[in-house]
Amino acid sequence: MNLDHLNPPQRAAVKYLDGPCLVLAGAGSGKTRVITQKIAYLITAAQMDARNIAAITFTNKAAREMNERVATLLPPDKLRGLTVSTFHSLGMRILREEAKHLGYKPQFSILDSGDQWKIISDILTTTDKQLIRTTVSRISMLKADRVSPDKALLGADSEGELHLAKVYRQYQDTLQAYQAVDFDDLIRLPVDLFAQEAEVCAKWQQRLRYLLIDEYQDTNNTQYELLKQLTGAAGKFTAVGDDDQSIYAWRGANVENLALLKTDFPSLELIKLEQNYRSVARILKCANAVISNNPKLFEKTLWSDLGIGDPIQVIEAKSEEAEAEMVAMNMLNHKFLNNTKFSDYAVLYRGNHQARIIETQLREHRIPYVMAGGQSFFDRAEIKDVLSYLRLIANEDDDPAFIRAITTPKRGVGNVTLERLGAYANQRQISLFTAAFEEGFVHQVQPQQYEPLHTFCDFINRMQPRAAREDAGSVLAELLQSIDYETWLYDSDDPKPAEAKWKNVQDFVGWVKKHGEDKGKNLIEVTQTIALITMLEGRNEEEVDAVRMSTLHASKGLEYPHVFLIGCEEDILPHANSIESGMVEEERRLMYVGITRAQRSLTISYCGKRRRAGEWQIVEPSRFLRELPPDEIRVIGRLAPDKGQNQVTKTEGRATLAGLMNKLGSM
Ligand SMILES: Nc1ncnc2c1ncn2[C@@H]1O[C@H](COP(=O)(O)OP(=O)(O)OP(=O)(O)O)[C@@H](O)[C@H]1O
Ligand SMILES: [Mg+2]
Repeated sequence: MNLDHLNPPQRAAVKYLDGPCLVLAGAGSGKTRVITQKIAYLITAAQMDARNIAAITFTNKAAREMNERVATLLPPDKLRGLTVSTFHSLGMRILREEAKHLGYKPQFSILDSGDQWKIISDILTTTDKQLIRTTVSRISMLKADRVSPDKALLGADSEGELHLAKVYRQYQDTLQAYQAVDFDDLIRLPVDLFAQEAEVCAKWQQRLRYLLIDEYQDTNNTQYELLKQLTGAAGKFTAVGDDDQSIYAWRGANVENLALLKTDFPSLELIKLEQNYRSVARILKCANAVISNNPKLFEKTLWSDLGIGDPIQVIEAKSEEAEAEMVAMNMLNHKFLNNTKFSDYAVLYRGNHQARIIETQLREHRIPYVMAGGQSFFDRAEIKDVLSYLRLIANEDDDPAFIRAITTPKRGVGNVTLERLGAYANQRQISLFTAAFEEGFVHQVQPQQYEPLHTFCDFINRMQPRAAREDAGSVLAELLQSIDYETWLYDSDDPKPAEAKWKNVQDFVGWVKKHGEDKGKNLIEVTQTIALITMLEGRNEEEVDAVRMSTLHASKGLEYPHVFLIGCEEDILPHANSIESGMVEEERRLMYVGITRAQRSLTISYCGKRRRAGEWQIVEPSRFLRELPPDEIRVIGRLAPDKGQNQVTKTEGRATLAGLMNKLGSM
């Protein structure tokens, strides 16, 4: 196999097969490229069967991209059976196959965050958002650390911890009753299973003989455990990562896992990459300067020979509106001068709420855009309605899906009947669906009340075998017709939104059809996949010529020729919560991730003031801006307020840009 388009250390990493291998290197140094090339190398030079290779990426999008890249290296028949997936979809696959060992049906449901929220809210009997949010996240942390409810109960050494452990216990019982798992269980359950059943573990070790893991710095303890179980003593794996890009500590990721590899696998081969192939030198200098303010786990240097590039622009805007307008105008201007495409630009931000104003401005200027990590297609009410049917058909014990489906459209089942059903199911510890068929319940309601409920359950029963057998797209289309969802949409909304919603539903049907056909999945399998996609991100963003909008977190691993990094202010980046809890280093890594997404130009902006709760407040530029090397940046505005050192550099550059700045100044 031709390895010419790799540099010597990359080549060494690709060819190393004697044992565990870790590639530790900064952003844009070709770590992901090592993984794709190594997949091809394993299949061709090492003559491994693609079925025995699994590459793990951090997001579905990254998995898709990796699949595409590998497909350019090898013909399809060589790639048959190759696994390229996230930890979570690998976990889902293991669970589906091994469900019986864990007391689950293979058609288990995957709860979305809305369902999870509702369950916790019911257990706590509260609607206090803050309380629910912390509880959800503390349970998730426990799961990431493989603490079972029993262990949590035993280990609790304060009232608060005891209470949490009890809630955790109840939550887990509820999930089991619903035959549902949450996001964390997708990893935790396989790990528990492998720990208990050596044979099952051995079977999977046999199947997945070589693992490749991208973005290794963001694995949590459970994921690390799964890696160790799957590779076993042989330790046949290649992990690539960058400790400076560890940005998921809040979700339990543990950068220490990088260092642990050396302890757990003493024969670990460590390979470093130093040449960056992504960014011009100025961008790299800025990235290196910012991250040098963090303590180092590993010493790394990064250089590129792509030219020096233009100075990084650091722009102060008067307000959020002015910042958004600056982005739109600057982008149009730059595009006009450089004859670029819209898809060459990305706008990156710390939090999703920052996107709205940018969106408005982009629309106003007729700039097409696609959003990553924002409200997902699958989160729309109409899609969730349809999904509730699919979930229920896949798993009739999924109570949250039952409630949504039976009330959308309303089918004459009254609230009183539903409450009785709920109470009965609760008392008998069975699902709503099962309860609906029990004599004990049937006697409690009048025949005319029972009739519509019975019709509904019967309908679900009839759909079940078909969903497992027939083509996913046509079963879904027929289902929609049977429930007459279109009429219901038009009855319950104004024509315009109803029309848009129906269009979404049709798009959805098209997607299910295509996905089912491409992957040879039935409706039940497609449903499980969707649940997973919903949690990880959104639908595929199509390859359209549009500006990419993304949170910093969701931009990991990606690259864009021209980047606008907005809202670089104290309390946003670094985020106020992180400042408070002493997590500024993680925020600095986020800044580093943002800067290193840019290939050729980078514009960083912040607002001088911002509206908070209706009041204008003066805001401080981010501390990270003062860490940028002064020689490499062009500041328009102030960097250090009130200290007499305001750097206001006149734009010596393009007249149009200067004009724009004047305009901003007068807003
Ligand atoms: N040896 C090489 N020669 C030419 N281009 C390369 C080489 N290695 C990587 N590249 C290119 O450099 C860019 C960055 O590579 P890649 O995305 O693999 O880096 P990375 O280390 O995974 O970055 P990140 O840390 O952001 O995930 C890509 O466009 C890739 O195609
Ligand atoms: Mg990468």
